[in-house]
Amino acid sequence: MNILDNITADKRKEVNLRKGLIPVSQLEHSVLFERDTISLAERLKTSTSGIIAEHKRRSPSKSIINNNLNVQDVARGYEDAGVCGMSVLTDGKYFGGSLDDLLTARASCNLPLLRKEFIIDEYQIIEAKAYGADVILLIAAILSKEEIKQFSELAKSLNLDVLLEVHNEAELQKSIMPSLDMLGVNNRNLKTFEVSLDTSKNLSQIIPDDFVKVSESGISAIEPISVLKDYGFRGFLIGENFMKTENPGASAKAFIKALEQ
Ligand SMILES: O=P(O)(O)OC[C@@H](O)[C@@H](O)c1c[nH]c2ccccc12
Repeated sequence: MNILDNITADKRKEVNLRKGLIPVSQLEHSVLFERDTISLAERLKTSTSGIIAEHKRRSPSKSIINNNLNVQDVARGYEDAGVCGMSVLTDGKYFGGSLDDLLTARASCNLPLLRKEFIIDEYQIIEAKAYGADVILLIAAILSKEEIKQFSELAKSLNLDVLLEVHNEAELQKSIMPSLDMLGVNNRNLKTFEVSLDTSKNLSQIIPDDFVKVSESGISAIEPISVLKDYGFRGFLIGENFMKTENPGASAKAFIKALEQ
């Protein structure tokens, strides 16, 4: 078993528990409001920086990144920095996040919010909507082609955008379908935690141009971003590089300023 198998096994148990506590019918009632803002994909297309900034307390590869921050300050800081969107980890066991974090982020800023989660069940997509997300992540490494289709179509019917994450060519080939909005290449192998920006460069050539391309993980400097832009990437998902500092918003602001110079 690799870590991804452990995470998805835990996730199935967790989702079944939560389904018992809050039935879908009740979740659907708690959908707060329909938001009428520019989508993350649209923002990435017109932005010069293309930064999606993440709230991440810890990770299986790095253990604790930052435990001393509150989500409200981070969300406000990211918004003030001029990021295109915010990603909020909602997994508790491996990343120290929660659905409450998503709700707090929703109440604190107007940015498009990505629910960063290991989605293996439709229930989690309805939850994402109920807790204020605008975008869901689907990870090709843990889903079949049929699940990707079913989950992305459900998301679209709920007015949620879909970021589909791949790490290799086989995952990409099985995933290409019209119900996706953005294609993310994870530079980190979720099974070994190895990071290489070459993953983005190599896969970019075979991602059809009609998808907004996002490069995810391991980005900590501005130079690689200009290279990745030449490969067609419009979005850059950054977590640790901001979260490891005392003030992630200020770090994101300085980073974006440097990028735009
Ligand atoms: O902290 P980094 O290296 O900047 O990475 C952010 C983000 O890409 C990473 O957290 C991530 C990408 N895909 C995921 C899937 C699940 C959990 C986490 C992730």
